[in-house]
Amino acid sequence: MPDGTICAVATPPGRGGIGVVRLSGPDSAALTEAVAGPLPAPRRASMRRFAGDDGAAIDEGLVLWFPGPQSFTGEDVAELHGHGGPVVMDRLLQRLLGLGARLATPGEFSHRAYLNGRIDLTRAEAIADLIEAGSESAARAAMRSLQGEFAATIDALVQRLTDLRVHLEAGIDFADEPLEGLALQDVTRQVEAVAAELASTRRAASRGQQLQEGLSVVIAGRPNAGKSSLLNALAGRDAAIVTDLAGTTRDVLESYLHIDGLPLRVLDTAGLREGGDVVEQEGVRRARRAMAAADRILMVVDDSDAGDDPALPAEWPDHVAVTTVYNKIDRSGRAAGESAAGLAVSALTGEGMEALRDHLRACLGADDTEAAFIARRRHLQSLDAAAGHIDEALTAARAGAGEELIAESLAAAQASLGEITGAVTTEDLLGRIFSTFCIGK
Ligand SMILES: Nc1nc2c(c(=O)[nH]1)N(C=O)[C@@H](CNc1ccc(C(=O)N[C@@H](CCC(=O)O)C(=O)O)cc1)CN2
Ligand SMILES: Nc1nc2c(ncn2[C@@H]2O[C@H](COP(=O)(O)OP(=O)(O)OP(=O)(O)O)[C@@H](O)[C@H]2O)c(=O)[nH]1
Ligand SMILES: [K+]
Repeated sequence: MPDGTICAVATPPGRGGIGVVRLSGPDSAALTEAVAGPLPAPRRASMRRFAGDDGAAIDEGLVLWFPGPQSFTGEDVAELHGHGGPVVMDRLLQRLLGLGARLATPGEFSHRAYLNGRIDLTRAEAIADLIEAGSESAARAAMRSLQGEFAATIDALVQRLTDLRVHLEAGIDFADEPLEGLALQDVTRQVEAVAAELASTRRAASRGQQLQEGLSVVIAGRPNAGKSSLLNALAGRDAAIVTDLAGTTRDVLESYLHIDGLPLRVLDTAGLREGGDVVEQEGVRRARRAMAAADRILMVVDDSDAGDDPALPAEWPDHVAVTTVYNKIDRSGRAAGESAAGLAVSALTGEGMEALRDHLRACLGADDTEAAFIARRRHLQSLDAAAGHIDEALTAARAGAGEELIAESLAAAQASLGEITGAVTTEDLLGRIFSTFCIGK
C-alpha cells in the first residue's frame, strides 16, 4: 500500500518563523540531494541552499536526514526547514513534485508509520488527538495514549485472553470430558477478572473521550422553568431565546463551552409537557432523545412555582445521571448553592451559578483526569463489543458449557480488542481513521 515518495508541508499554513517540508519514501535521499546538495549525517541538522529547477535559490535552511528504518515512518525521511512563508513553502513543494514526489494524502505519514509497525493505531490516533486537543487535560490524556499506556492495557487484556484460550483449547484437545469442578470454577473466576479489568478500562477510555469531545449535558424540565436562561448564564452569552411564553424552545439547541478549560457540550431542549401543537410535540420527542443520549441531565425546576416539581416528568432514562437544579431562587428565597436535594440557582441574578459550574467540573472528573486515556467512539464500541463477548463466555462458563463455546466467545472478545490497537483491522477502517488527520501528519 505505501507507494512512492510522498511530500507535504508539515507546519501550519500561513506565515511563521520556520516552515517544514517533509519527505518520506525510497526517493527521499535523491530528491533532497537534487534540491539541497549532499545529505547531512543522519539526524544532524545542516545548513543548505534550496535550489529551484533553474538553479536559483528558493530559500536556505536546515536539512534533516533520517535513513529508514530509524525514522518516524520507518522509511527514508528527509525534512527541509525553510522560512515559513506560504510562497516559499509552496515553491519548495512544487519543486519536489516536479522531481517526482507525490503530495501526501491526509495522515499518510502516520499511516505509513502504522503499516511499518512504528506505531499502533491507538498511538497514531493519539498524535491526531494531541494536535486537536482543546484543553490541557485532553492534551495530557492524549500523551498517555501516545506513550502507549492505552495500547499496553489492551495488549495485557488480549494476553490474558490468549492464556485462557490456550488453557481451554488444550482441554479440548486432550480430554473428552467437559470442564468440571475446580477447573470450571477457575476459568469462571479468570473470565470474571477479565470482565472487571475491561470495565475499568472502559471507564478510563470513556473519561478520555469526554475530555476530547466534551461531556454532554442536557438541560431539561417543564416549560418556562428557565432552561434557556440557564444555558445563557452558563455560556455567558445569549445563545438561546428567552421569553416568558411557555414553549419558547422548540428544537434542541447545542452550545459548546469550557469550564476551566474542560469542554462541555450543552443542549437546551423544549419544555416537557403533554399536548401543544405538532411542532412542540416533536420538540418534546427530540428532548427525550437528547436526554437518553446525555452524559448528564440538568433537570431544571421553577422553584417559584409550587406546581413544578422534579418528579413530574416521570420517564427519565434511568441510565443517565440527573442533577436537579432549582431555578428562580431570587423569587422563591431558597438559599443558593449545592445541597442534598440538588443545586439552587438563579439564572437571572447569577446566584448559585458558581456552585453549578463546580458541580459540572466534578461531573467531568476534573480532579481525576490523570487516569484517562484519550479514546474515540470506535474504541468504546470495540470495548463494548469485547465486554459483550466476555459476558457470553461467563454465561457459558457458569452454565458449565463446553470449552469450545467458552473459547469461541473469548476469541471474539480478542478480535474486538484487536481492532483498538490495529492488530485486527480492515483497509476500510484504516482509511476512515487516517483520512481525518491533517495533511503533513
Ligand atoms: N522535526 C520534526 N519534529 C517532530 C517530528 C518530526 O517528524 N520532525 N515528529 C513527527 O511526528 C514528532 C516526533 N516524532 C518522531 C518520532 C520518531 C522519530 C525518529 O526518527 N525515530 C527513530 C530515531 C530515534 C533516535 O534518534 O534515537 C527511531 O525511532 O528509530 C522522529 C520523530 C514531533 N516532532
Ligand atoms: N425571576 C427569575 N426569572 C427567571 C429566572 N430564569 C428564567 N426566568 C424567566 O422565566 C421565563 C422563562 O425562561 P426561559 O429561559 O425561556 O425558560 P425555558 O425553560 O427555556 O422555557 P421553554 O423554552 O418555554 O421551555 C423568562 O421570562 C425568564 O426571564 C430566574 O432565575 N429568576
Ligand atoms: K420560555
